[in-house]
Amino acid sequence: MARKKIALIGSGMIGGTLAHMIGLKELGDVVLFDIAEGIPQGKGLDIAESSPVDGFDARYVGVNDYAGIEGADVCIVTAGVPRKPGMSRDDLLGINLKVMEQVGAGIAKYAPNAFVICITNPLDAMVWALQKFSGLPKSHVVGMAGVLDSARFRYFLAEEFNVSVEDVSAMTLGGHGDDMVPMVRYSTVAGVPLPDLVKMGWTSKEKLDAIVERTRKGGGEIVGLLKTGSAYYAPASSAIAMAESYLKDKKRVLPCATHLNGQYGVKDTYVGVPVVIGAGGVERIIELEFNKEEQAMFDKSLAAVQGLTEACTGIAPQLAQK
Ligand SMILES: NC(=O)c1ccc[n+]([C@@H]2O[C@H](COP(=O)([O-])OP(=O)(O)OC[C@H]3O[C@@H](n4cnc5c(N)ncnc54)[C@H](O)[C@@H]3O)[C@@H](O)[C@H]2O)c1
Ligand SMILES: O=C(O)C[C@H](O)C(=O)O
Repeated sequence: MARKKIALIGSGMIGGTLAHMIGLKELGDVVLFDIAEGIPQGKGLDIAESSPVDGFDARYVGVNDYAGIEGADVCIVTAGVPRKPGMSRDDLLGINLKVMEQVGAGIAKYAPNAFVICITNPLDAMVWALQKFSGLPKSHVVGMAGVLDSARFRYFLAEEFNVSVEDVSAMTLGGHGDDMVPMVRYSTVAGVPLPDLVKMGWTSKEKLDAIVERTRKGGGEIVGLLKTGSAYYAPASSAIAMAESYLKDKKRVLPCATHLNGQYGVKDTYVGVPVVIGAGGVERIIELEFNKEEQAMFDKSLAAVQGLTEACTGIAPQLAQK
């Protein structure tokens, strides 16, 4: 069977990490694309030169022309700019929206059958715009955020309980902003929900609230430490989990920014909910029943996302027609 072709649109910190992980996991051949000349070529060659040491077979090509992504099976989009300390993700909207227009046109022309994973921030608005600019089916354009936010939640919980991260399952829904919705009721250690663990004395309500807050601000915590940009190892791992589920038809259930049109009572908006990802792209959207408090948090997060998509339409009025 021929290897799959994976195009990385943006070859910065996340793009380079993705390229390395794809080789190590032998998921396919890699095309690195960027507007910066030499970066995708240099990163591609550097990683290819590591392949004899690590023992993986994958072809690496670096390009500055969208023609290079022709026929890609998967496109992972990180093109644009990250935030720096003092900025919110929303401050990136104007600049990254223009980038999404170019990326959407490039994917539409050269990789219209691809499964597209957008990572660029502000995530929910950017994936919404990218789907419209590209015209690709909504089942084949998703945003990565929930897997990352849930991974942070899982990591903090595993630390608190002093148990393996593997036995902690957690879910974070809504938009990828500080109003995201970590779902305490649906998060468990070996199947035991967090509220039960509080009753069992494993932790206190106050400590759990602090973990939820830390999860919500997890991106900003890393930005504050790095100072030059934002997280890239965990974001790359998270996008790889989504790409792998598509490429191997694993049908994993993952929280992803997905196009909702009726589900959760939401119209034409991308926001994080649990979905099944398989060979058909987003194959099923899981509609959870929220309690009153969860519904209020989801509505708040949704309103923030919809404010951003409205801002996109203000900048690019053609988005309203698509
Ligand atoms: N969704 C998430 O959970 C999540 C997590 C981390 C980062 N992010 C976002 O991902 C994006 C990338 O982060 P990064 O750390 O890799 O940034 P980076 O600056 O290291 O890389 C971005 C790359 O995009 C390239 N680029 C800029 N404009 C372009 C264009 N018009 N066409 C093609 N390439 C272009 C740049 O040359 C650069 O190499 C940022 O917007 C960041 O906020 C999102
Ligand atoms: O916080 C950021 O700006 C990057 C990303 O969205 C993250 O959550 O790490």
